[in-house]
Amino acid sequence: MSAGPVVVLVGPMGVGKSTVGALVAERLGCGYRDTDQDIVAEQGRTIADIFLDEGEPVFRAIEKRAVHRALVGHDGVLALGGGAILDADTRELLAGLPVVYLSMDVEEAVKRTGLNAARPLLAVNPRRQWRELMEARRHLYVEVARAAVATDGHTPEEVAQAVLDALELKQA
Ligand SMILES: Nc1ncnc2c1ncn2[C@@H]1O[C@H](COP(=O)(O)OP(=O)(O)O)[C@@H](O)[C@H]1O
Ligand SMILES: O=C(O)C1=C[C@@H](OP(=O)(O)O)[C@@H](O)[C@H](O)C1
Ligand SMILES: [Mg+2]
Repeated sequence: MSAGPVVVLVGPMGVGKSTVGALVAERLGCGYRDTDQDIVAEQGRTIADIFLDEGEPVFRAIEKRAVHRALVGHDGVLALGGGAILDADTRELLAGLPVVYLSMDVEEAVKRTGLNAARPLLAVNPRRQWRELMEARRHLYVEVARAAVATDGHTPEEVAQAVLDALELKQA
């Protein structure tokens, strides 16, 4: 049991949660954890394989358990998968935590994720898929987050600094 993560990053696929999360942890001198990595380690297969073998609802159930474990057991920086906030219980657990929403526009999203088969939800027509996902999710990211950081045109290092500034955290 811990006091909870010092930073939780949410936002759409490819926005840089995993990249920026590791940088923020380095700057704070604390641990970094990524729920997608926890799932891959626990399941011994890739996220894409879980989607293919068992479908999205099974993935979401596995993800929910992984997120809840990390929220109570990790006190460093935590990056969530882009769809974790779809679950109402998860959103409730995030209330009051230092959650930052990383955002970007659709063109930046396609640049960062375009041809990447590791994200099964964007495998076909990524631009349209991404727009639809954002229509369904944007308000949920805003709802759970204490602050939002736009990442378009910014390096991961700049985004990491903006996350620290948004939460008024000091570099170690
Ligand atoms: N600020 C940024 N500018 C440009 N590319 C970035 C930025 N942040 C991340 N990337 C790149 O975008 C891709 C997705 O990043 P990742 O951290 O895996 O995103 P997420 O965990 O949100 O899906 C990676 O190739 C990463 O190197
Ligand atoms: O947005 C989503 O529904 C997903 C985001 C992915 O994580 P990233 O946001 O780290 O790419 C991964 O959990 C899975 O492919 C589903
Ligand atoms: Mg990630």
